[in-house]
Order: sequence, then C-alpha cells, then structure tokens
Amino acid sequence: MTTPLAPVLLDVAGLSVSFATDRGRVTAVDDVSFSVRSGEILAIVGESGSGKTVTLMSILGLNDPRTTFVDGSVTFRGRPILGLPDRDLRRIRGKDIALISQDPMTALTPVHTIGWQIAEQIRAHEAISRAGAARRAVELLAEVGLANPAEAAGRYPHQLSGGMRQRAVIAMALSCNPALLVADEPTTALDVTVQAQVLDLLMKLRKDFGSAIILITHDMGVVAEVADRVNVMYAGRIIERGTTERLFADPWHPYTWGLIASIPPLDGPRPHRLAAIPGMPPTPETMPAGCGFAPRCRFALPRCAARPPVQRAPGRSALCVIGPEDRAPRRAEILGPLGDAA
Ligand SMILES: Nc1ncnc2c1ncn2[C@@H]1O[C@H](COP(=O)(O)OP(=O)(O)OP(=O)(O)O)[C@@H](O)[C@H]1O
Repeated sequence: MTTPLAPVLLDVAGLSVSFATDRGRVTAVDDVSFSVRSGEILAIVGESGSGKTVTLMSILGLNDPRTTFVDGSVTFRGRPILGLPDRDLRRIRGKDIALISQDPMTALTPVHTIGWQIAEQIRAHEAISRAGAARRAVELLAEVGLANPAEAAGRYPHQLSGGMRQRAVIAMALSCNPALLVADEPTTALDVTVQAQVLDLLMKLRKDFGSAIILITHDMGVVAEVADRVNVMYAGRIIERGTTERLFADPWHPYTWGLIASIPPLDGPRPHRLAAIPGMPPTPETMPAGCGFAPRCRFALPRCAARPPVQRAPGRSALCVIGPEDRAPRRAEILGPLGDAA
C-alpha cells in the first residue's frame, strides 16, 4: 500500500480557521496538522459540521477572504501556498491539485457536452489542439470506466446517470494528471452499488496514476475500505489519527468508537447502534473550550472541561483523557471486545 519513504506532497501545520459573524469571531478549525504523501489515500472522517470541508477549502484557498481568517502553514511540494495570490492558487488547483465535490453538478455546466467540458479543461492547462483535447477527453472517459466513452462525450450532464456524472467529473479532475485528488464526499449522492464502483475507481486511479487522494467522508465503512491512513475530525480538531489498520484494530477515542459502531452491516437491517452517538456536534458558536466531544461522551470526566492531553504511540495519536489501562473496558461497552488489540 503506502511506501513509507514516499515524499510528503502536502503538509498542513497548525491550521486554524475562524469566521467573522454577526456575533463576533468563531473558530471552525482549531490547530489542525497533517501531511499527505505521494500515492497514499488519507481519509478525513467525521459527522457533518466537524470542519472537514472548511479545512479543505482553506487549504485550497477557496474561502471568502473577507470573512475568513486562516492561520498556520500549508506547503505543497515544499512550497508555501497559504495566502498565495488567487492566480497562482488557481493554477495549482487546476493542475496539481484537483477537487471532486459531493455533487457532480457543481463541477459541470448544463449547457455543454461533457466531452467539450473535459477538453476545455485540458486546453486550459496544456498547449494541445482542439481535436487532440477532444480525443484525450474520450480516453479519459474510458479510463474512468464509462462503457461507451465516445458516445458519452457527446452527452449533456442531464443525459447521464448520477454515477456516470461523477465518473465524468473524476475524468475532468484527472485531465491534468494531478498529483493530489481531493474528494469531498464523492459518493454521498450515489446509490450503494454505484458508491462501491466509484470507490474502486479511486483506488484504481491511485494505482494507475500514482495520485495521492484526500477522501472526505462521514462514513467509517468507506474509510475501512479504501484509506491507508485516517484523521478523525470532531468539532474542528483531529481527535484521533493513525493507519487504518491500527485505528480499526485498536481505536482509542470514544468518538471513533461511536463512528465504528455506526457502520451499517453489509446485509441485514441497520443496527440500533446507528444511534451510538446521541446528540449533535457543537457549532463554532457553541464550541466548548475543553474536549469538544465531552458533552456527548458517556465517559466524560470533570477534567474534560480543559483541553484534552495528546496520547501517542508510533504512527498514531488521540486527544482524550482515557489512558491505555482504562480504554478496553470502556470501548467494550460500545463495540464489544475487539480481540487481541483490546
Ligand atoms: N462562512 C462561515 N461562517 C460561519 N460558520 C461557518 C462558515 N462556513 C462553515 N461554517 C461552520 O463551520 C462548521 C464546520 O463546517 P464544515 O462544512 O467544515 O463541516 P463538515 O465536517 O465538512 O460537514 P459536512 O459533512 O456537512 O460538509 C459548521 O458548523 C459550519 O456551520
């Protein structure tokens, strides 16, 4: 899977994002750090409102600079990119980093065929003839698994199914051979079978093109299937991180336990455990000073009112007061025994 020596492509250090609102300045992302190496799939997982999209948009320079305050550092291939002029950021976004959003319709215009749109995207970044770009567009549509790529190229977005549209958007994202694909809930709008196909496609692209992928999702099942490493985000912070294997074998944070308990089974009815995490995440306006999860955590202690300590082991960490000796019995209350790791 990941080569440990692959170079760091994207490095995010101490990223904090706050917004100017009617009620003053509120923090949505608080001291987030992570890096992505070439060719790896990093998942950022958390419920709606945990700060995943705000993190991404800030990295890509897509926030409204009039109301958004971004601190910290972001480097891409060793070059600082936070605060670069819009023109430079646009070049990086189109060529080196491509964004695949939740709703393919936001990336496509309804008035042109998808072949035309992909070809235009290619021509924006490459000196290539119109006919050459059109041919390349059809090749890309074949690459992302569209059965009749030449015919699909001649269709308008509304003439394609949701799954085909998302494949077309992925083809467009690939058109400049980006080193990093950022996929924000790419399968949320799709039905389960098509979801699995699109995830397979992302894994194939990593293999064939060597692209690194940041996958934003709220679904731990998706994480287990495709990611090499995981950042679990809650209330604007990364509250647990590690390799996918370690994190699922031995999750440390009660929020991660709840997310894992919420994975629906492949067959049979959805479990009652979907309600494993009662309550709602805080908003930036209601963010507690200490552990953001404490108000929903059945294991919370008075000291959770202060910022939680970082627990570490090689290649992983979690922000929680629960120490190694207390972890297994508490986790078993939510997940049952987890074998040796527990
Ligand atoms: N411009 C803004 N002004 C004020 N608050 C904002 C602004 N943009 C986002 N937020 C808030 O920041 C928090 C984090 O939002 P974000 O969209 O990053 O969450 P998310 O984890 O990506 O959720 P989702 O899965 O729903 O996209 C939310 O509470 C959101 O309401």
